[in-house]
Amino acid sequence: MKFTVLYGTESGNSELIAEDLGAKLRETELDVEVHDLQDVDPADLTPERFYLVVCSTHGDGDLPNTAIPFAEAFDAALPDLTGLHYAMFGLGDTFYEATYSQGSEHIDRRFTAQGAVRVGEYGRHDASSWDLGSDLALEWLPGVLEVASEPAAA
Ligand SMILES: Cc1cc2nc3c(=O)[nH]c(=O)nc-3n(C[C@H](O)[C@H](O)[C@H](O)COP(=O)(O)O)c2cc1C
Repeated sequence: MKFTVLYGTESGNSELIAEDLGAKLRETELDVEVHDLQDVDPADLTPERFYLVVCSTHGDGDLPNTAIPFAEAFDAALPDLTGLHYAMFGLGDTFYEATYSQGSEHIDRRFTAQGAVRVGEYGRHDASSWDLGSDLALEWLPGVLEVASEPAAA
């Protein structure tokens, strides 16, 4: 399987987590890419790859800076994502009670609306917790890989 880890960030936490996920995947997988969402053309998304999306929340439940150009390009292109499978890991802070971790959900809604299928648990990291984001993401990864390798998601 080919993997792409995508991240949307404002202060770098999602990037660190994405790089750690990429490094873990490279221990067993040959084709692993890690990209900032701002460098990704939505038209290039392909069902041939499995995507892991790591995205934080900023403003008032909004997308972080680097995910905004991607979302705008996505809305303009509305790519057909039929057959594409992905997993989602959202970052937020329960201090922002009403908008907790909603940034990633803006990407999630767009992917599912275009026919992509999310697999595995929806991962989340709360900046108000004592947990390290990468620890949680690396605990979350095996469950995702298990579902991703099932024939329906392959
Ligand atoms: C100005 C600001 C606004 C934020 N707004 C929200 C929010 O509305 N909801 C939320 O769950 N987290 C919010 N957060 C928390 C971030 O999502 C959290 O700190 C995350 O780890 C940042 O990840 P990043 O470095 O990848 O951007 C906000 C953080 C900042 C600094």
